[in-house]
Amino acid sequence: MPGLLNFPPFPDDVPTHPLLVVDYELIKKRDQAEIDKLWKAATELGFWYLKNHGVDQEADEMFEMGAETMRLPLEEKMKYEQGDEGMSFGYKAAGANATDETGALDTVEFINVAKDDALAWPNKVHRDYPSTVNARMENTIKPFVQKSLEVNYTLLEVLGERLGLPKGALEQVHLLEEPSGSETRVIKNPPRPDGMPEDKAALGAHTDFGSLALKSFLHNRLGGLQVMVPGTEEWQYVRPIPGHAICNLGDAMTIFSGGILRSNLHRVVPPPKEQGKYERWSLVFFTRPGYSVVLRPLAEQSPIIAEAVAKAPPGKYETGQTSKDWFARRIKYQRINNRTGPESWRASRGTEHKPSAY
Ligand SMILES: O=C(O)CCC(=O)C(=O)O
Ligand SMILES: [Fe+2]
Repeated sequence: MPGLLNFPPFPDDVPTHPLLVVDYELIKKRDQAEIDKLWKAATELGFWYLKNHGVDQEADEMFEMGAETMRLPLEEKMKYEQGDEGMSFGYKAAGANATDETGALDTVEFINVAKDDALAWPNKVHRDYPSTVNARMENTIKPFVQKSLEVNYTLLEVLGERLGLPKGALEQVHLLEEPSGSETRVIKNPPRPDGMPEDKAALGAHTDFGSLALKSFLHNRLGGLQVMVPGTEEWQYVRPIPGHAICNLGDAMTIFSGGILRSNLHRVVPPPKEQGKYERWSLVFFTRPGYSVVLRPLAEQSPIIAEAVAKAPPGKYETGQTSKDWFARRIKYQRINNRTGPESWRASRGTEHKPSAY
């Protein structure tokens, strides 16, 4: 059960990349220096810590929901599996996804709950969920989703302004009422078995599909998230810091901004050193664009984005896909059941530019 264990500290002798710390309270007050810091983080690495976000209580309850769900018999969980057609909502068993083009299997299991199902509860928008999810939909999941959305929309508004977009432009492509791939996820990774390499991918290298993800780790004690810093070839851990969520931008924001904002490659490995003996739990809220939104730069609405697009190779950020199709494609082709060869992995890729990813 998460929370009851006294974990060993995150080790000091593993490669670790410091992230900028953004204070959400200051962002809400539109503090200029804090916005400058957010902008630097969003354009250079696309990852930052967020403190004073105010979702700790809701996050703890979400971890309880996740633990209750993972304790269900596998057979019961499998009734709510994502399926092979590119739907993300529902349960994903360990080993259902590839982690690279050789078809190595992932070790994480997770439960994804659509923001639309949580907000519409007890009505259904996308699908049914296990009893443990239903039981907490009203009092745990909905409040967590609402608070996460508030934080994410605030960050989007601030980034939109800096991108030179008219007020509400980013909100328009993330309309609360429009069905979307926005979802919350609780992830469990088992302790690292003896003999498993420390760098075995539990969740393969990827860029996030949507716009913004708010990550939060159990008690912020166990590491395992790694980033590939631009210009380097080595994976580096992101150190968990108590009370600090980790935010990162997804592909949609890179595309909307004509490449100004960064969606960085990351992955999950077992927690390092002694921490590897423990289960790792993580919690994410993903904000994604409305299903009907075509993923392309918002250049007509911002001279800053128009200038970035003019400097990029022609058509680079014209995906020709709606957010719904982009998202379904990426989910579908990482499923091991859909794998025909390395081309399947490549078909699941996004804006990442690692040569090995293509
Ligand atoms: O568990 C984590 O730290 C990150 C998970 C992640 O990157 C994802 O689910 O997209
Ligand atoms: Fe991710």
